[in-house]
Amino acid sequence: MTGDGGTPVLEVEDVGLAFAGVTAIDGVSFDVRPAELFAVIGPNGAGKTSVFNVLSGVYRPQRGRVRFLGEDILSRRPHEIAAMGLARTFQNVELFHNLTVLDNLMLGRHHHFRYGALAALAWLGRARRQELAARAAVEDIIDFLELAAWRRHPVRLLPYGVQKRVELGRALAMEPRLLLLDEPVAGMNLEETEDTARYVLDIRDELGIPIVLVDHDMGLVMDLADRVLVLDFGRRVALGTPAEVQRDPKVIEAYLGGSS
Ligand SMILES: Nc1ncnc2c1ncn2[C@@H]1O[C@H](COP(=O)(O)OP(=O)(O)OP(=O)(O)O)[C@@H](O)[C@H]1O
Repeated sequence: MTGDGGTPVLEVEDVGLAFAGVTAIDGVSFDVRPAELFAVIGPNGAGKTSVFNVLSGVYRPQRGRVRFLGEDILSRRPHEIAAMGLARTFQNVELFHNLTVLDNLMLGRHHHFRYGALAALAWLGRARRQELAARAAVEDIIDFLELAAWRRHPVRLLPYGVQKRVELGRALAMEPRLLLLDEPVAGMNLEETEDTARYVLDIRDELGIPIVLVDHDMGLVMDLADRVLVLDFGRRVALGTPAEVQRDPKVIEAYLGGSS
């Protein structure tokens, strides 16, 4: 069991977010501990993506506080939060599809995505000359995620499951202090799902990186997570170990009565 003690990496306190009268998050609190695999689940529209967008600085909530490594991040822009060590993957693959696996991971070491593809490519030219150390770190990630066979291949030619793994690698290349995974197995077949689950556990256990994973699939989350936050209609329905959450009548009600 990991994530038992220590100062929380992430502290979320009474966060509230609404869009033109629609409540997306309604007074949600939780924390994430060192080397913990923390899952956020809930039926469709429960507020999971909104929580992610608050954590990564895309949405600014009207109420509450979020601290990452002890620092308030609510007033920070997304790229500043990323630079502090909070890396995320997306529900859809977001990579430079014409670049190789290696180049996508090299780009992950820097936070130039906000400038667009041209600036990123210019940076890549400089990186080739200047950053041999970056290259060594990226090669380690390629080994860790078993991507060696594809390292020189353009991402667009890779199977979907491998593309998702490259995206994971790009997030790791940022040397994150916390990793946010948005539906990491969405659209995957069984084999790809099992592979991904194994890599996610390895990231926690071997690299010691805490993870917040969002998904609506109870099965996967219950197998992987140390603790689970269940949301419904933007509210916290339950928070606890998978076993605690699974037998909570409020959770069963949210799933059976929900739209999922
Ligand atoms: N940008 C937005 N503008 C308006 N309403 C939004 C916006 N983002 C989310 N919402 C609303 O907030 C609520 C929570 O949505 P959110 O996408 O966070 O849920 P979710 O749990 O991620 O759902 P899903 O599993 O379907 O992705 C919903 O009612 C949604 O319509």
